[in-house]
Amino acid sequence: MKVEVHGLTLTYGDAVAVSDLDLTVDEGESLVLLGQSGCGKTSTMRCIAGLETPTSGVISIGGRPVFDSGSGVNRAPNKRNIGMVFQSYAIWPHMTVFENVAFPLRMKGRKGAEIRAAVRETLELVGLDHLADRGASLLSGGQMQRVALARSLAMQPSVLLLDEPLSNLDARLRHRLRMELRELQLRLGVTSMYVTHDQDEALALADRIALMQSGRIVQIGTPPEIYAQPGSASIAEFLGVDNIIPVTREDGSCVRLTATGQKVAVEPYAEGGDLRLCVRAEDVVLGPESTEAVSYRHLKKKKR
Ligand SMILES: Nc1ncnc2c1ncn2[C@@H]1O[C@H](COP(=O)(O)OP(=O)(O)OP(=O)(O)O)[C@@H](O)[C@H]1O
Repeated sequence: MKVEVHGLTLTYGDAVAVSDLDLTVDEGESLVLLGQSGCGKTSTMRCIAGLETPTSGVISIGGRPVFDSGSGVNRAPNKRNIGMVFQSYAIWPHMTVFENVAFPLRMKGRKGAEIRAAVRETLELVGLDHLADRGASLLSGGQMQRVALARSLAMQPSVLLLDEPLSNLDARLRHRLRMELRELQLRLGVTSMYVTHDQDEALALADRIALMQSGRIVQIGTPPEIYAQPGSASIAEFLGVDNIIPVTREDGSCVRLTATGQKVAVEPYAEGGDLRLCVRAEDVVLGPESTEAVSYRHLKKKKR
C-alpha cells in the first residue's frame, strides 16, 4: 500500500531528529532512506511503524491516516499492518524456526492448517524450509535474518520496513542477501522502506533513493539519477565522488575551473549558488591534449 508522510517532525527535547519531512512511497515501490549516522533515518521509520510518537505531522497508509497530530489519530503499531526487520535479529532463540514464524500468526488467531501453510510458504520464499524444525539459537546470522524476514512476510504486511537488516553480516553474505531481498521484493511487489548508510546497498535495492541530512530529505530520485546527478557537493561527497572541483559559472552550459581558468562544457545547470564540478573516475576519457579538453597533466603543471 502507498505510504504518505506530510510535515513529519520528531524532537527529543531540544534535539530535532526529523524535521518537517514529506515523503511518498508508491504501492509496490522499494524506497531506500540513505544518509549518514544520526541523520534521522531510524526515527522516520519508527514514526511510520508507530514505535515513536511524532511531534507533528500526518502519516497515511493506503490513504488512511495512522497518525495525525491535528486530529489526534494515532494507531497502535499492531494495527498498522506493517512488517519490520531490524539490524538486531530479534528472533526468539528458544523456539524453532517454524515456531518463530508461526507465533505472530497464532497471536492473530489464525488456525493450525492455515498457519502451517503460511509458514511453509514463507520459509520456502526465504530458502529456509529445510530448517523449519531447527532451534533458532543454532542458526547463523544470515539465517536468523531470513527467519525475521519470513516472520514479517507471513503476516502479509501492507508495508515492509527494513532498518539496516544486513549490517551485522559479513560482506559476502550481505551482498548475497541484498540481491535475494531485491528479488523477493520485486516478486512479491510489497511496498518497502529500507534504511541504510551504505550507498552500494541503496543503489542495489531501491526503485528510488531518498537522501537524508539533518532530519530532512535533501534529494530523492532513482539510483541512476542520484548516482549521476548528486544535488550538492555534500551529497556528492557522501556518495564517494572523489573529484569535487571548485568552478565559477560561465554561462548555462559551461564552467571555468577556478584553479586553471580552463573552460569546460557541462550539462545545463540552474542559476544561483556556488558551483562544484563532480567527476567520477569512470567518466574520464583519455585523449590527445587540446585547448578544449580538460587535461589532467595541464592541471597538475599549473598546480605546482
Ligand atoms: N531516544 C532518543 N533520545 C534522544 N535523542 C535521540 C533518540 N533517538 C535518536 N536520537 C537522536 O536523533 C537523531 C536521529 O537519530 P536516528 O537514530 O534516527 O538517526 P539514523 O540516521 O537512523 O542513525 P544511525 O544510522 O546511526 O542509526 C540523532 O541525533 C540521535 O542522536
